Order: sequence, then structure tokens, then C-alpha cells
Amino acid sequence: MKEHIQKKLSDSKTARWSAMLIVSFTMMCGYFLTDVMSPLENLLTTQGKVVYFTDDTSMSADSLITKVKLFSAASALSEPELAVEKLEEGMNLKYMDSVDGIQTEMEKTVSAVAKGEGWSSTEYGFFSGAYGMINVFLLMLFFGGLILDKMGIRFTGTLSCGLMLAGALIKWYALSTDFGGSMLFGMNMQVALASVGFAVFGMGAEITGITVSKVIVKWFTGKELALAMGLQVAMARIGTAIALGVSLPVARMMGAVSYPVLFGAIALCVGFVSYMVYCVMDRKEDASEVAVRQEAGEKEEEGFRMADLKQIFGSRGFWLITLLCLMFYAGVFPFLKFATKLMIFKYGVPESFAGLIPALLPFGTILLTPLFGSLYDRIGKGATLMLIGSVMLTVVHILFTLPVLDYWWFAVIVMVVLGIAFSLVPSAMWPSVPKIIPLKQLGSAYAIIFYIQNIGLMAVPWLIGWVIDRFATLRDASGTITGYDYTVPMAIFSLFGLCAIVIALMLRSEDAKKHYGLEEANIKK
Ligand SMILES: N[C@@H](Cc1c[nH]cn1)C(=O)NCC(=O)O
Repeated sequence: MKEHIQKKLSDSKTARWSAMLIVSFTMMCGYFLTDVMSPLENLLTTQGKVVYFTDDTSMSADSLITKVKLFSAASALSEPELAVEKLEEGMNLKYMDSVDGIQTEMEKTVSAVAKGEGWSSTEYGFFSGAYGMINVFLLMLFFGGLILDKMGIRFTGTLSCGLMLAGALIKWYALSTDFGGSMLFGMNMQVALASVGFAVFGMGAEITGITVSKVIVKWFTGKELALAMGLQVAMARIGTAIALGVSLPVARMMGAVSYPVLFGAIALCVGFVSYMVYCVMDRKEDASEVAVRQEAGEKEEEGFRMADLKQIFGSRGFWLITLLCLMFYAGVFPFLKFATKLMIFKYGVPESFAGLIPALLPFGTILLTPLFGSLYDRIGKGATLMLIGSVMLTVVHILFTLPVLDYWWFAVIVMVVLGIAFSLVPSAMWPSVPKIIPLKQLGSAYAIIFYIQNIGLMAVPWLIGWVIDRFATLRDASGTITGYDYTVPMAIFSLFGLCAIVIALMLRSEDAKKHYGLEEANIKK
């Protein structure tokens, strides 16, 4: 008689890769919403109607109207009725402006109009950092990890997807509503409410992040773990890239900053449904695992105990990975929040293309993260990959700091290098955690890492927004903003890179001492 050997569902290639694709899609929608506002910084920080022209420049509606009226008075054209509210797509406007010091007659055709929200850079920074606020101050990520290890993947993932959706809807409501100058917590009502929404969303997104990491470890341990994690991150980066690339065109086309958020919320509904589909697979995987254990006469694995936290906190390797994560990610995600405006004001890129250069960063990582992940699976060298990535991050930020080669093509090259760094470190960092911490404590371990990382994701945009207002904003004698000098903010980002290099070196030497296996291949032959 043929012997029947019980197999787990995850032993089927099709099943485990399907599970990975499904949860990664949910995460991708989350990443889209995380970065959807980044290309809108200039629009959010401009007061009043923003008018875009066919020659790809944008101008404050007030200053343009003044120029048109001056011109019409001087040339006896009758435009006295012209007002900001009357500017519409397709209108032709004539005015005089100084070109190389000579007053010249100019003509512009309006290609789109959108509503600027008039936030300060500090307010924009506060809003961007609000993502990590609940996670940090209410320790929600920490509790999220405990909930994940105690209550399981299905419950936690469903809860966190719901939180993401609720946060996205609050943010959309705030951005689509005119609060007529009212205040909340001593702050512009719109900024405050949008920040509350982003904070709720951030709590959901981070808990979904640790849940998805645990899902991948559950289905891929002993198999293509780093490749699967790399592909999951790659799909997440597609979400970031789409956000950076399409958010501004959508806001311009629809005339308001709230629309890209609305589209993200709709996509997230689909992501939520896809997570429900995963829950069905997860139940089947658990049932097949129980059957395998029974057949082998194995006992069920012990659950997570509070005492396990001591083991996590006592590991030096764990702390080094955590600090590396804090410094490296502080130099990347918060940078992305300010990168579009950097492209406009440092590299002179027209606003309609400016988001496309930062979008190169996640696009590059889509191919490279799984590639480096598969490299790590086969040949190891995880600690070295993290060190190389940290060095590249630092060089890139120093190049962005220096007042040299302020050309768009140079920004493109530097951004591509940053993309390579941003593939190297995550592809080695996330699959290295299970080499230091056992599976049953993994939810809590990822949660603590993300918790510390969130301190950076929250505080760095706050700091940079404030620094831009204080040290980078250039004004004329009347106080009108004339441009930005990004030397100080970019020098701060370079410092994060330097710290990452030092920590990566310490991690490599700790690995050599403790034999975590970070330099070893994941696939055992
Ligand atoms: N904890 C997340 C942070 C984040 C930022 N934007 C979306 N998520 C994280 O580090 N994820 C891993 C990664 O490499 O994206």
C-alpha cells in the first residue's frame, strides 16, 4: 500500500507564492497612501490658487494677476475684472516681466489650476511625521507586536487593515474640507485633523507591516525566505513609486490635493478584501500544519510568553539591527517627503516632472531588492550588504548637500545610486532578523524594531520641516518666499548615513563573534 505523507499547504510552491502575492498587494496599497502626499509639498505650502501653465511653470495666482493688471493698464487692454477666482484652464494671459534685466512682454496659457493650502514647512513636516505619532507615544506598535504573537495573523491583519482605511478616510475628509481658518489643539484645523488621520493610518500600516513580515516567515522559512521578503518589499515599492509619480498629476487634473488620497483609500478597500482572501489560506495552512504534527507525533509549539521579551532585549545583535534600521530609514523615508521640492528648488526641475525623479528610487528597488534578496539566500554576506548600502546612502546625501552639479541629470544619477542602497539594506536587514530571534518571538521583535524606526519616521520630518522654515527658506525684503537652500537639511540627512555606517560595522563584528550566520546563505543545501 502506498504510504500517505501529510504535507503543509506552504510546501506547495503555488500556494506559498500566492499567499505572498496577496498580502503584498495589501501592503502595496498601504505604501501608496504613506507617500501619496510627498509630491504635493509645494502645493500644500503655497497659499491660494496655484496656476499651472503649458510651459510647465507654476506661479502664485496673486502675483500673476498683479502683473497682468499692470500690463493691461499700461497697454490700455481692459482686464480690470480679472481676479484670481476667474482664472481657468485654457486662458491666455499677457503681462510684462523682467528677462535678463529687460522688461519683456510675456504670454502664458493656463494648463491647470489647483488649490494651494497655505501650510508652513513646519506644518507640512508635522503632518508627515504624524505617521509615527500614535505608534511612538501610545506604544501602539509595541502592543501591536504582542497582539500579533498572542492573537495571531488573521485577527491582527484584519484589525490593522481596518485602521489603515479609517485613517485614510479621516485624512481625505480633512484635506477635502474648508475649515474656514478654525483651529484644533492650537493648530490649523486642517493640518491637525489630517495629522490625526495620518497617525491612525500609520498605526495600521506599521502593524500590517509586522503582520505581513510574519506571514512571509511563516510560509517561507527554510525555503526562499529572502527572495520572498525582497519581492514583498518590491511590491511595496511599486506603491511608493506610483504615489510619487502620479499624485501631483492627479491633484492638478482634479484641482485639489484630496483626490490622490481618495483614490488611495479606494485601492485600500481592494487591499482589505485581498487580506480577507489570505485569511482563508492562513486557516488552511494552520490546519495542514496541525495534521503534519499529528502524523509526526510532534507537540504544538509553545506560544509566546512575556518572559521571551527578556531574550529579545538582551540580544546585542538585535539592538544593532534596530539602530541600523533607525538611522538608515531616517535617511530614506523622511527624505522622500521633501525630495520633490528639493528637485524643484535645487535642481530647477519643472514641478510637473519633479516627482518623477524621487519616483526613480522605489522603481529601481523593484528589481534590485528581490535580486539582492536572492543573492543573500544563495551566497550570504548579509552584514556586508548592509554596510555597503549604508556607505552609498551617506555618499548620496553628501552629494545632495554640496552646491555642485545642480543639474537635473545629476540628481537622476544620485537618485539611482540611492535606489541601489535602498535595495541592498532592506533585502539583507529583514531576513537577518529571524537569524537572531526565534520565530515565536518574531512578531514582537519586528514590532520593537519598527517602534524604534518610527521614532525616526516621526521626529525627522518634524525636524526637517522646522529646519527648512528656519534655515533653508530664502525671502526677499518684503518677506515673500523666493526659493530654498537645502544645504542644512541635507547635511542632517548625511549625518544619519554616517551613523548607519558605524552601526553596520559594529553589527558585522558582532556577527563574527556570536555566529548569528548573517554572512551565511539562507538556503541550506
Ligand atoms: N516600518 C516600515 C516603514 C514604512 C515606511 N513607509 C512604509 N512603511 C518599513 O520599514 N518597512 C520596510 C521597508 O523597507 O519598506
